[in-house]
Amino acid sequence: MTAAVQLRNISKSFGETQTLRDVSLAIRPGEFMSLVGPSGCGKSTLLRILAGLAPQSGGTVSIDGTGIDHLPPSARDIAMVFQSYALYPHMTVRQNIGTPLRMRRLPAPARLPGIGRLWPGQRSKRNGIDQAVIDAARLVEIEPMLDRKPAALSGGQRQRVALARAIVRHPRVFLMDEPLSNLDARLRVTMRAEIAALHRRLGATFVYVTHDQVEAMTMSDRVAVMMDGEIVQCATPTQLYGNPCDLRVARFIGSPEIATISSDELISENGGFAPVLPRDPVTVAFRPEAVLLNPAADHLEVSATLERIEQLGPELLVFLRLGSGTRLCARAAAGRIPPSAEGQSLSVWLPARGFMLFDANGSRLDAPHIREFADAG
Ligand SMILES: Nc1ncnc2c1ncn2[C@@H]1O[C@H](COP(=O)(O)OP(=O)(O)OP(=O)(O)O)[C@@H](O)[C@H]1O
Repeated sequence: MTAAVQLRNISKSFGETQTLRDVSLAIRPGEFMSLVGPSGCGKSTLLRILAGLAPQSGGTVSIDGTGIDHLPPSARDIAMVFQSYALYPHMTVRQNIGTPLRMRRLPAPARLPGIGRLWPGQRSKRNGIDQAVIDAARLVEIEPMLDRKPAALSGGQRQRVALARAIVRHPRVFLMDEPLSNLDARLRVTMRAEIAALHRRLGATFVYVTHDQVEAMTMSDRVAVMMDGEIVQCATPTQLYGNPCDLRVARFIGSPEIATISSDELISENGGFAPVLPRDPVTVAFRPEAVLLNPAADHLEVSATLERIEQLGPELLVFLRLGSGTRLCARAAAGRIPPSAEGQSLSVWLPARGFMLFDANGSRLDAPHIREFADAG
C-alpha cells in the first residue's frame, strides 16, 4: 500500500515566531522523500503536522487527494519512527511490536495484561497479530530477540524494534524523524542501507527527516532542502549537488563544502576569468571536482598555498588558500602530493565550466556558456 502526500501552503507559528512559511510539497506514491536542513529550520514541525501531532496555522495536508486535516494521528494510516525509539520499557519486543495491532484489532478488555487473554472470541485475531509481529520482526532481523525487553537491546536493535512496530501496521506512509541519530557512525551507515532496502521491499511512501545531508543524499529519491521555515529546493540528490538553485543549498549539500569567491576577487587572481564572468559582481562557486592540480590548456591558473592534506585512503583532500584568503579544496589520488608539501605554494587550475554563479541574494544565475559541468553532474 502506498500513497501520494500533498502539503499545500502550510504555515505554522508559535506565538509571534513563524516557523513554517507557505510550505508546499507533493510527494509521489512510493517515493523516498527526505526533508533536510540545518537545526531549527522546521523539518520536525512539518513532519509532526503531517502526522497530525501538531496543528498547522494554515494550509492543508492531503493523502491521495483527500484532505486529512480533521483526522487524528491514529486515523491517518501513517506510522512514525522517532529518534528516541519511544519503546515501552516494561514490554517485551514482541509486545512492543504488537501494540499498534492490539490497539486496533482487540476490544479494550482483551488488551488488559494477563486477564485479557481470558476474554472470549479473540483467538484468531490474536493468532493473526502474533504472526504479523513475527513477520515484521523477521523483516528487520530481530526475530531472535522477541522475548527480550528494550533494556537488553543495543541502540541499533531498539531502532529495528521501532521500525518493526511501524511496519506491522502496513501504513500507507512512513514518517521518520532522525531515526539514526542516536547510533554510532558505523551503525548509522549500515542502518542507512537497511532502511533504503526496506523502502524498496515495502514500496511504501517514506518521508524522512534528517539534518545529515549525506544520509539524505544516499537514501532518497528526492530531497527537499529547508532553510528558515521554507523549502528552498526539492530535487534528486544528483540535481541538488550539480545544479543547486540557491547558494544556501549549494553550501549545505556536498562534503567538502563548495568553495565560493566573489567574481572581482577571482578576476584579480587571474584577469583571464573576466571574459567568462558577468560584468556585475557575482558569487562564483565550484565543487572540489572543479579544482584541478594538473595543468590543462583550457583552464586558468591561480596560485594557492597548500594548508592541509587529509588522507582518505585511495584519495587525498587537499585544502588550499588563494591570495585573497578564499579557501578551496581539491581531490587528488593518494601519493600524488607528499605531506611535506603542506605550507608550500602551488598552482591550481579552475575550469570555468565548473563555475556556478549566484547573485547578491544567493539566487542561481543562468550562465549557459559555463553550464556544461552542472548538467553533466
Ligand atoms: N512547541 C513549540 N513551541 C515553540 N517553539 C517551537 C515548538 N516546536 C518547535 N519550535 C520552534 O520551531 C523551530 C523549528 O523547530 P523544528 O523542531 O521543527 O526544527 P528542526 O529543523 O526539526 O530542527 P532539529 O534538526 O534541531 O530538530 C525552532 O526554532 C523551534 O524552537
